Amino acid sequence: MIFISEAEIASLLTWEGTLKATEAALKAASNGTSAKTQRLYTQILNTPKWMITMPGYLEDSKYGGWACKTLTGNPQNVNGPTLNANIMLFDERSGALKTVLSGTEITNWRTAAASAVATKYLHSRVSNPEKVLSIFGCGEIGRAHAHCFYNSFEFIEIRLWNRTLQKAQKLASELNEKYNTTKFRVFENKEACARDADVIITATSPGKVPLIKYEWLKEGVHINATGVVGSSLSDKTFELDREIYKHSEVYVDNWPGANAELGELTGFGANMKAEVGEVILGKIAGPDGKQISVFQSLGMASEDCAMARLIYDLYMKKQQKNTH
Ligand SMILES: NC(=O)C1=CN([C@@H]2O[C@H](COP(=O)(O)OP(=O)(O)OC[C@H]3O[C@@H](n4cnc5c(N)ncnc54)[C@H](O)[C@@H]3O)[C@@H](O)[C@H]2O)C=CC1
Ligand SMILES: O=C([O-])C1=[NH+]CCC1
Repeated sequence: MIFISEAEIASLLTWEGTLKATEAALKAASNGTSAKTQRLYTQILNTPKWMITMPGYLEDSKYGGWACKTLTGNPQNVNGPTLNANIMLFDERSGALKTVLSGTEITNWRTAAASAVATKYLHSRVSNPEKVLSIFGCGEIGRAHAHCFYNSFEFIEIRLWNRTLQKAQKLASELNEKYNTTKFRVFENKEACARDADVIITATSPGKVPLIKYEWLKEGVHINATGVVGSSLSDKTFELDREIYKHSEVYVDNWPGANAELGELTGFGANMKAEVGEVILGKIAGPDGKQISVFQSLGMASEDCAMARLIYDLYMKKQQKNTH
């Protein structure tokens, strides 16, 4: 049995590969070539700590795989990441465990890639270079989005907001330095950060008070809302206020997951429009550019299957090269 560590994975991950694998998983959710599994939440009693078990199967010659991810979350973890993930990849013929992959960076990258794919298909005018991107939440998922969107689109400005200002400042310096740019700008005020933005990403642990208000938003804005687990699983909260859901088209990554985990949104009067894959496949027309669109990202096991297969193949290729 092989173990592929975070360090090894970091050397194999590319945005191009991640975007292709994630798009394949989003498409598969809507054309019947991935298993319609539901994930299981387990909470450590009387704490905000939880574990999610995500079994999945994806049929695809390049990105197909049979895998199960476990992901533990501890919003109070001060000495390490909030999320810790591991992915078990199984042999499709025998059912034997083939590989265990560290899954934290894979989760960060594929979550950002899912938002980028959704943005590409739901916000068609994003190729116009005069666009502003605003990212709320500068933790691991926010950071991955900043890298992914910088490398995938041409924004004139990328705004960063975080509850603790210093974290946003640190990330902005890191990104401006890495890419030798001044595009990354820190905003202290949420409203100023959201106003006039063409694309918004929210990547926080949703609190009791929604982060973003409807009246701050520009016509036709596209929002990728990724923070899905509330402070308590029985008391789910969202990053966007109810008025946003009432006045937008909401897209999801998969209906079985949305039906199980996003029932509250229907209660808010949300127009739950389609899976992103249905738009990719041309089954459903995307937003008309005037409506607000929200990609309410849950994350899918099939995305992890696609990523596990991608990384496993790259790892094996590298090993073979090293032994010759
Ligand atoms: N949709 C998906 O596929 C996935 C979603 N997630 C979700 O993404 C979110 C972010 O995860 P990470 O970046 O790993 O966490 P993190 O702990 O590294 O970062 C979260 C950031 O949000 C800020 N924050 C936390 N609570 C807040 C609140 N109530 N209001 C405003 N800001 C707040 C913190 O200052 C922190 O910088 C979580 O909700 C997580 O469950 C994670 C993985 C996949
Ligand atoms: O898909 C995923 O890995 C997650 N979704 C919410 C927390 C983690």
